[in-house]
Amino acid sequence: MDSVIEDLRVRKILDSRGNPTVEVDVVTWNGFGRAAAPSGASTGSREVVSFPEGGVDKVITEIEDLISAELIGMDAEDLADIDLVLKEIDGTDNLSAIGGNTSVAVSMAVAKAAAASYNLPLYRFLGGNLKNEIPYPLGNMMNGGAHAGINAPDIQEFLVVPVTASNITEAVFANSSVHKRLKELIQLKDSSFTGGKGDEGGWVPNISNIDALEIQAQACEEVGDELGVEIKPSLDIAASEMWNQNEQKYVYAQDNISRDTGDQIEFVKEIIETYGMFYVEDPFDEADFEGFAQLTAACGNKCLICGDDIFVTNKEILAKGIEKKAANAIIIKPNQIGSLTDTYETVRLAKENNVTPVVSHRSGETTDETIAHLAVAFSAPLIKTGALGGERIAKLNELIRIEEELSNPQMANLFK
Ligand SMILES: C=C(OP(=O)(O)O)C(=O)O
Ligand SMILES: [Mg+2]
Repeated sequence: MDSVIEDLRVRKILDSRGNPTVEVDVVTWNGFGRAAAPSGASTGSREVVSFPEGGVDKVITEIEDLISAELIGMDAEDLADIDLVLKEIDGTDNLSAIGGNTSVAVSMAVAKAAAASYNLPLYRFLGGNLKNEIPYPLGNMMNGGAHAGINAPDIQEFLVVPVTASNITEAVFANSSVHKRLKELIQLKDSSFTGGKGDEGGWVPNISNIDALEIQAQACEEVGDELGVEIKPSLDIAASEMWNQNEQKYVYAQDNISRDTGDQIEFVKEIIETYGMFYVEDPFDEADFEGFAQLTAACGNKCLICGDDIFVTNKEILAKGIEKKAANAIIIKPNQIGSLTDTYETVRLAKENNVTPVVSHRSGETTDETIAHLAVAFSAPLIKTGALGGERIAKLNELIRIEEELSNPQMANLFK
């Protein structure tokens, strides 16, 4: 009774790139939940479709009524049933009729309303009372590729993880210190640097990929020594964005270099070794399971090789990746798959197979903080949320609040 859905509203709001997205309110007899969907720029081709033809306006004018007609009267606690009803309303296999973003925002708002109906925070409603692990933040320091303008490095994300931080506050402030130090280091390399930032709040320098890797490592070391925390460099190469299908090469435009798959394997291996990379995401094109598998075989014992565009949070595609030993980590983005139930299924499969789940924001975000709760509920050891910017700190600051609420909080075990 407490969690029976009484009302559901969808509205058009701004995302961090100034594009429209959906925010959903769900009212139950004794609770309220609100959630908004993010959007990607370097999307995987097998993600569900974000919005139907007609975009957010069609969702507001037509689809909202279809969804509320079905969901009002259902119990928000029955998340799996509700996610199934959303799929039935849609009727396609890629959520293109109602939009994966519509579906995921409804799914998350329903979960939040169910949690609120019992006066529980979302992480506890989904994960249970004994959850006490806080994920480490993978903080975005410099942006390139599809998240930046011209002349930026081709590697999309230069990230850091404070792997020995003893709590989330220490961790997020370590990341922000590296971010500040990098601004100084970029200025030394590029006197024309104006302090411009990319979509995820990282700096956008006009320097080569190697120079960016060098100063990333330098900033980690200097700030780590000052703070007494080991800070490790990490990357999202987002290689699908660089892959030229005709030439069968990865094009590094900033460096004027093209690499075939063999060169790319050697290049990434060398980067992992030279800089002690903790984590490398999407080192190959989304179709190249073999390249992924070769790199994981060579470096998976010392580095997380993570699949984003290749797996798109999809359980079936992850199963193929597991069979081929393509990666030892997976990015978890709920809007790639369109519902919390499907997101959870993918996380479960990953964990059963020792593939580390990394809960992640998108490059186009809102101040919605849901993924902070999901990372705790799913016991994901890492969360990729950016380091700065209102829509990024919404998640980080929520983790600080969650840690404060837990009776025996611990940072996740990164080295399981
Ligand atoms: C966050 C990412 O970018 P986008 O949201 O543009 O896919 C990513 O590639 O990991
Ligand atoms: Mg990625």
